[in-house]
Amino acid sequence: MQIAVVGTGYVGLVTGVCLSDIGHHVICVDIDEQKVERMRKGISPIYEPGLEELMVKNYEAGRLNFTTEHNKAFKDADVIYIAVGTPQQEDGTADLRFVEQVAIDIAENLQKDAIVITKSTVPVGTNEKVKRIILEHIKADVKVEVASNPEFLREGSAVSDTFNGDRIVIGTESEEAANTLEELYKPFGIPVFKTDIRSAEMIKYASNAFLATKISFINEISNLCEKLGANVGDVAQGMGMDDRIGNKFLQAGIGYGGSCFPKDTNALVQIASFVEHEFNLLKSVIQVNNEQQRLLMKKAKERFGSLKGMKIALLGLAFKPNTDDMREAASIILSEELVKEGAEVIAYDPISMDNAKKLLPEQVQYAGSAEEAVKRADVVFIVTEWNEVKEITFTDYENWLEIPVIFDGRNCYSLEEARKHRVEYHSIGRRSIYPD
Ligand SMILES: NC(=O)C1=CN([C@@H]2O[C@H](COP(=O)(O)OP(=O)(O)OC[C@H]3O[C@@H](n4cnc5c(N)ncnc54)[C@H](O)[C@@H]3O)[C@@H](O)[C@H]2O)C=CC1
Ligand SMILES: O=C(O)[C@H]1O[C@H](OP(=O)(O)OP(=O)(O)OC[C@H]2O[C@@H](n3ccc(=O)[nH]c3=O)[C@H](O)[C@@H]2O)[C@H](O)[C@@H](O)[C@@H]1O
Repeated sequence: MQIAVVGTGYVGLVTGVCLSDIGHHVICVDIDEQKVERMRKGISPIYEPGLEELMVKNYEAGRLNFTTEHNKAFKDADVIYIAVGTPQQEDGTADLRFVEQVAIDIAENLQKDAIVITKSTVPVGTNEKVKRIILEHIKADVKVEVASNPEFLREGSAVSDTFNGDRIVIGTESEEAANTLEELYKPFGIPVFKTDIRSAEMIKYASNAFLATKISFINEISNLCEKLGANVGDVAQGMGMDDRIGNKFLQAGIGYGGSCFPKDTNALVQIASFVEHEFNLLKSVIQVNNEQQRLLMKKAKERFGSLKGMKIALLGLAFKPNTDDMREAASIILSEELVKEGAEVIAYDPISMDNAKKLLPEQVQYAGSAEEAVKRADVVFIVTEWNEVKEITFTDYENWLEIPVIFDGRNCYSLEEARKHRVEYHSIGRRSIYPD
C-alpha cells in the first residue's frame, strides 16, 4: 500500500519505518527541514534502539522516503497517518493546532481517495472534527474516510513494541476503512480490535490513565511501606502474582514522567470537566505523582537539614532509560529545587545531556561520565535506571567517595547488597541502610 505519515517524531517515524519494513511504500512528511535533511542522510533525529538501522535499510531499499512537501507525500497515498504532537496547554487541555493544520494540509493537497488515520493522542470527538475540517477545505472531488488508530508504543522500546504490540485498535464508522487497515497491519500478526471512533479515542486516554494510576498506587503503597517497615519490592511481587492484578507497572520510584502520562492524565481530567464530570481518582493520581517526583529532595532534606553548598550528583536525566527524551523528567524538578536550595548539581546522562542542557537550570554542571559526576559530589541521586548507572557497584561507590550517601529513586540495588558495604543507602519504599 502507498502510505503517507505526517510528523516524524517518536510515533510518526517509528510507524513509517516499521510499515515500510513489512513491505509498504511509505513517505514521511515533516515541516522541520533539518529533521528531513538528517533522515535523508541516514541519521535518525531521535534516539530509539534499532530505529536508525531499520530506517536506513528501508530507505536504501526504496520503500521509505522523506519530504517537507505535503503535496508530494499525499499524491499517491491510499492511507495518510496524522502523527503530529498534541502538547499540553496551560490549562491541561490538548493543543490540537498541529492536528487541525494537518487536516487542512490534507484537504488542500489530496488528489485521490484516501483514508485519514489519526495516530496522535486526541480528545474524544477530534476525529470527527478532522473529517469536518477536511470536508470544509477539500479541493479535489475525492472520497475521504477517517479512522482513529491510537498508538501504544513506549519510548526506548518503540520499534519492538510496534512489531510485538498487544493489540491494534481501529475506530471507524467505515467498514471499508476498517478492512483496509486490518489488511495493512496483517504482517504484524497482532490482534486487531475494531470499535467506533469515540471509543477508540477513549481507549487511548483510559489506557494511559490506568497505567499512571498503577504507578501512583504503588508509589503511595511505597510511602506507607517506609513508615510501616515493609519492603515495597516484595509487596509488589506478592501482589503481582495475582493474575487479576498483574506484575507489570508496579515498580515504585520517583514517579512517572515523559511526553505522555503527565500530558494525557491532565487532558483526561479536562475532557471530563467539559462534560461536568469531576475525575477525582485521576486528580489524586496526578497529585501523588507531583509529590513523588520531589521525593529524593524531601528525603535528602530530612537527612541533612540544609542542602546549601552540598555537591549532588544526578545520575540519569531522561524520564526513563533508553531514550533521549527529557519531557517531564523528574531530573528537571529535582535540579530546579536543588539549585534553589543552594546545592551544587553535577549531572550525567549517557544520551540525553544535549537535550537536558536546554531544560535544566544554567547553574547545573555536567560530567563526562557517571564516575566523574560521583567523584565530584558528596551525595548521589539516582534518577534514571540506565544500565550504565545500575552497573556501578557499591564497591565503586566506596572507591569513589569517602562516605557514599546514595538516594536511589529507582531501587536499583538490593538491600542485602547494600548491607555488605560501607554505604548509606536510601531507596523508595524500603528501609534505609546505614554503615556500621
Ligand atoms: N512519544 C510517544 O511515546 C507516544 C506519543 N503518542 C502521541 O503521538 C503524538 C505524536 O507524539 P511524538 O511522536 O512524541 O511527537 P513529536 O513532538 O516527537 O513529533 C511531532 C512531529 O510532527 C511535526 N509536525 C508538526 N506539524 C506538522 C505538519 N503540519 N506537517 C508535518 N509535520 C508536522 C513536528 O515537526 C515533529 O517532528 C502525540 O499526540 C502523542 O501524545 C502516542 C503514543 C506514544
Ligand atoms: O502514550 C504514550 O506516549 C505512551 O506512554 C507510555 O510510554 P512511555 O511514556 O514511553 O514509557 P513508560 O515505560 O510507560 O514509562 C513512563 C514513566 O513511568 C515510569 N514507570 C513505569 C513503570 C513503572 O512500573 N513505574 C514507573 O515509575 C517510568 O519511569 C517513566 O517515567 C505507555 O507505556 C505507552 O503504552 C504509551 O503509548
